[in-house]
Amino acid sequence: MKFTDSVFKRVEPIWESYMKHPFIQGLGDGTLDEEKFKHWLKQDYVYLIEYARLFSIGAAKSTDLKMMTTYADLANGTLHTEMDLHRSYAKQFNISEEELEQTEPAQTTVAYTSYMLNLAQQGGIENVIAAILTCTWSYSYIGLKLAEIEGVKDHPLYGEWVNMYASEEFSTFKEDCIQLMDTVAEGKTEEELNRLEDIIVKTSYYEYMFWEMAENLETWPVPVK
Ligand SMILES: Cc1ncc(C[n+]2csc(CCO)c2C)c(N)n1
Repeated sequence: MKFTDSVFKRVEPIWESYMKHPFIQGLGDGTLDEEKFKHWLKQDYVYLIEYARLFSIGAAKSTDLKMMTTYADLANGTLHTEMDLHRSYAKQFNISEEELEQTEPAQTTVAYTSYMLNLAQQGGIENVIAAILTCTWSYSYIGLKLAEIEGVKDHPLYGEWVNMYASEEFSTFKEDCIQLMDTVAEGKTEEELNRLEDIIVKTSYYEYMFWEMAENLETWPVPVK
């Protein structure tokens, strides 16, 4: 069995819980509060900046040219395709690009990105791909499941979101990441594979917490000037 197949079995209950989460349910039935969506949008924008950095670390730590090209393409895809979606939504909400970029990261955003960046900086390429995998794969999982709901893609606000994450382009990103993971998992000891699996479980929990952060409009506990 491929490493990612056995990992999927382990994280599936966490990923199923995303589909029951009020934020995702709201995206699916079109009732999601716009303020919650805007909060996700701004937090996700700053999250994606760090994410592009992760792909770039992946490119720097790559062990062959093909691998380096894939990471560089994924960094490019994040900075353009995915962040363009965010910039286009921001425009609809009259949020400027500067405001988007200057978003103060909430505690969950800081915790999640710091966790991934710390792992990526510490180890070899296997740490980088293990940290990245859940994000790309779980959004594709959510997008494809939401796309099964009739009429979802026609929603005036959230249709574009579903279209993007259910698109072929994003399925290709996901497949590339799964392949990168399985390639580096080959020949690793069981202990090492358990350690990598734990990273994928933890990032799956962080993804849940990110939806919670958006749903609850989370910021830091005591406001200061
Ligand atoms: C919290 C959070 N997790 C995952 C993604 C999705 N995502 C991040 S990078 C990438 C691949 C190429 O851009 C994808 C699909 C997101 N936007 N926000």
